[in-house]
Amino acid sequence: MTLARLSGATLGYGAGAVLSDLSLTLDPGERLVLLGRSGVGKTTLLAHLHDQMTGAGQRVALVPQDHALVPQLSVLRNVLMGRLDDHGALYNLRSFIAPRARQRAEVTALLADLALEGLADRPVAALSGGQKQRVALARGLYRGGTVMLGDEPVSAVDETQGPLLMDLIAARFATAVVALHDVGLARRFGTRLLGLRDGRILFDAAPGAVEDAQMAALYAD
Ligand SMILES: Nc1ncnc2c1ncn2[C@@H]1O[C@H](COP(=O)(O)OP(=O)(O)OP(=O)(O)O)[C@@H](O)[C@H]1O
Repeated sequence: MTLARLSGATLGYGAGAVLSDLSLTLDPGERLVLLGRSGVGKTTLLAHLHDQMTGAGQRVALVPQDHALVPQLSVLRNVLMGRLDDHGALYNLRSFIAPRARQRAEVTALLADLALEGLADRPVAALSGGQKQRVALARGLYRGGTVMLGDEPVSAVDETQGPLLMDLIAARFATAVVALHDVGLARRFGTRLLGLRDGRILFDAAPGAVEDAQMAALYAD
């Protein structure tokens, strides 16, 4: 069963096209990495895939580029937001006032996986950039689902942590679509690399089939 399909699609804002004549499918088990220069349309494509899959009833875990965290609230409460839409307003209100022991235990285990142990009760505003990014990732992992959509989900962490976090995503989600700027990480994580340039697909192939020259052409001036 195909999870998402675009067939000659044009994506953009208002009258302006960002990506044109876009055709691709996403199948279960694929780890698709979106590559291309800043502003080429990676976020635009992720947003479209998100709308298409959630519209079809798929459960999608989204890790947006700007993290979309609530700075005044604790790490624990931000992570719990990953499952807000699983419950009614009263349940959520109670969780926010006094998180349940089971919720705290689940989130504490997740935070340990992300090297965030001991930070559950700290306001997000008092975290470093890399810590905030890992909280956004924790919220996505806590949500779970058929597919993870990540917009530069490890851009603010160091180069040792980045691959470990991508391994965690691969272990928890059968399918993922992730925008990355680190080509080495993309080759390591992806089962398929989608290179976007000048509003179109430059390549869409397994990492082993994408030559260094093609990769260089993706970013060349
Ligand atoms: N809400 C919006 N309204 C109008 N134009 C937008 C909007 N969001 C993005 N754009 C434009 O669409 C183009 C693609 O943006 P997008 O964020 O998808 O690129 P990106 O590849 O994700 O970039 P980056 O790597 O810098 O995150 C850019 O020219 C951007 O200015």
